[in-house]
Amino acid sequence: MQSTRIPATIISGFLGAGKTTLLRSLMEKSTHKKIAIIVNEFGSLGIDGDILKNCGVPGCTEDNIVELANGCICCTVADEFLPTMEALLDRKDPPEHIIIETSGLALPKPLIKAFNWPSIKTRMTVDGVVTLVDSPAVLAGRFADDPEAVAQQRAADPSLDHDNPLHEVFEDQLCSADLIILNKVDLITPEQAQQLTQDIQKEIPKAVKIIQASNGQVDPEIILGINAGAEDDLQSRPSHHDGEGEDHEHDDFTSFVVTIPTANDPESLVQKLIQVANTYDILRIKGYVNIANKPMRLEIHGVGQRFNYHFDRAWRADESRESKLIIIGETGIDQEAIQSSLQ
Ligand SMILES: Nc1nc2c(ncn2[C@@H]2O[C@H](COP(=O)(O)OP(=O)(O)OP(=O)(O)O)[C@@H](O)[C@H]2O)c(=O)[nH]1
Repeated sequence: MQSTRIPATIISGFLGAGKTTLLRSLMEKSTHKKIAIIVNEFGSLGIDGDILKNCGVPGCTEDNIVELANGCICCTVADEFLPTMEALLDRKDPPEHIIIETSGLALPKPLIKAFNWPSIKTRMTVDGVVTLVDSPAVLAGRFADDPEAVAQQRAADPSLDHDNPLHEVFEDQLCSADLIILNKVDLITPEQAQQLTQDIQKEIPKAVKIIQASNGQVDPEIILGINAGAEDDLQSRPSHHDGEGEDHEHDDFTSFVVTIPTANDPESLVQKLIQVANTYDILRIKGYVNIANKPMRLEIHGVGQRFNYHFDRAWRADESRESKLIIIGETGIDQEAIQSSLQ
């Protein structure tokens, strides 16, 4: 019998891998489907939802985009995720497809498991988990497990916890995938892309298609309609966090918001941000900034030390032109020093 369950696609990938960019491009290209989007972000500013709502694509309306901002989706399943899904399903005119953009730190497996909850199991299915890879960041060794460093730490203090949280999140996201997209291939060579494909194939337990993309430009037909039924296939998706129960914490990572003064120009601000990101090993910076004498607000993205920016829209008369950046890093990052060096 043909399944009448509504398919849901989970978009996973580390901080800044290009999930929102992919989603926007998908929405631009797949006008024929009634798609609802769930956006979950690590941090309290809700920038991804804002970007999508302002992107001008016909399907990206306030109605179709639901933001889940209170913590990582994989930890708030019962309180937030399930009620949101039920509300979508109960709409008079329910969506034909749901796309969930998880936070860059989310582990996909607890979310896939949530689709087995009785309240939605008969009504929805996970069509596919699509994991984006920040190709240049991986090649730069951002997620590498450094066996030498671990051995040295062990020798110095065997009682310490030697996990590499970046590596674990990265591997969990790869191992949950039904499709892997090597994104940002515009920033690497074809040989590097080929090498990366081979390296990733070795890292994952099953054969998964790995494709390449720049700026999330992928045909929606490849991403939507995978028909994986991932919630019935959990055993093939091993996780570093198997056996921890539903309630693991993201205490390896932290986020905070910094309000900075109006900047004179984008270039000098970005130079300063690069320097701060470098000094304090910041994983992700994003936000909106007021530039002196400009009617438009500046949207800024930093992933590691790579920054992009553009003026996204005019400041509205009813909003204060505050410059706010969300900063995400590993726990222990020096918040005070970052705050003061950005003033
Ligand atoms: N050069 C290049 N930049 C890209 C590509 N895809 C995304 N970016 C840029 O990378 C930055 C992060 O992209 P996002 O789409 O916001 O990434 P994300 O995964 O949604 O980020 P988080 O939600 O913070 O985890 C932005 O400045 C994008 O313009 C790509 O293929 N090539």
